Amino acid sequence: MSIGTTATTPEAATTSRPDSGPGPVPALTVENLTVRFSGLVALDDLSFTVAPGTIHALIGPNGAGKSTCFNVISGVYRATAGAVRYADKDLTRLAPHRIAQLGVARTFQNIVLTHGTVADNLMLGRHRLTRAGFTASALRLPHTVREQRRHRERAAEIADFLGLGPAFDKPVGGLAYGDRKRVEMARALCMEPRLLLLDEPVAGMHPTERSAMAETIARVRDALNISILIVEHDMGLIMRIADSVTVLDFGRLIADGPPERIQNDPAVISAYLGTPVQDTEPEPESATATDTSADTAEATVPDTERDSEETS
Ligand SMILES: Nc1ncnc2c1ncn2[C@@H]1O[C@H](COP(=O)(O)OP(=O)(O)OP(=O)(O)O)[C@@H](O)[C@H]1O
Repeated sequence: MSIGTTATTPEAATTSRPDSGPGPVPALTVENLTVRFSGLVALDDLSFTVAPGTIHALIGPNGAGKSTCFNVISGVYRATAGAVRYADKDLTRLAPHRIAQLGVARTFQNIVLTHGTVADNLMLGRHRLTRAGFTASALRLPHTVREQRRHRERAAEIADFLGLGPAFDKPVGGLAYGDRKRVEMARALCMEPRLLLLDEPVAGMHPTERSAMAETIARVRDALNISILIVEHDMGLIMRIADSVTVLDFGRLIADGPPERIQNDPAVISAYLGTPVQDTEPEPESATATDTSADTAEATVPDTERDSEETS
């Protein structure tokens, strides 16, 4: 099915993206970004650009600075120097909620949703698009009821697109691990982003789930024509779906370009990959839907542990 770039009805379209504005998807430009934590330089004069409508991967060994970069882009960390330009704004000067209003949504590395139904979690993503105030909602005035219904319809549409339709009214706690990660992505998509930041979206999934998620991420880019910046250790997946790759080591950029070039770059092989990347498209295998053991797909570079209910 298609989820298009606007909400289901003309009325709903007027409630989408209040600040992020119409028109083309903006580029995201990271300019000479430096982040220091006391004596430690987590990002060192980093520059790269996420072109509109592309999947751009940010990769590198543990501690290279990938999450720090995400945290600066989403306003969680302050930059020591440099800028992040998006939609004519310097994001390093904005609070997280203002960045979200510009159409930037993110998922978190170690989050595993456990509370509420899928619908409840997706409606949280619709929150910033809701116009009705607390009193009108409490009184269930007709226009707020209509607005809630529209948001629920849109959330259901996004759930369907991510293969979560049958689970829409089910508790997330009862879903397989891979589906819970999908709910987290669906929640971010419910914000109607124009830039989606995915922090290790397949960490802890088994090969079949990884493959399905890779396909979903590519479909999201193609159906919504949004930009996606992804941090992921599964190199097979990155090489399959990324349009462009930026490689960090000790906070510094060591390579930037299309995946074919990156996987043969001697500096990247030496710092991170070790050996040229194999495609990890899995053979049909017998893992069950609830098998959540961190797999050892060949080209998966050592990963962080999966935690529950935490963000990094
Ligand atoms: N809030 C913080 N305070 C102090 N040091 C930090 C903080 N956040 C990150 N760091 C340090 O900055 C460096 C980069 O960490 P970061 O988490 O960005 O790396 P990463 O590439 O995302 O690693 P991983 O792949 O393990 O998630 C590390 O040395 C880390 O210990």
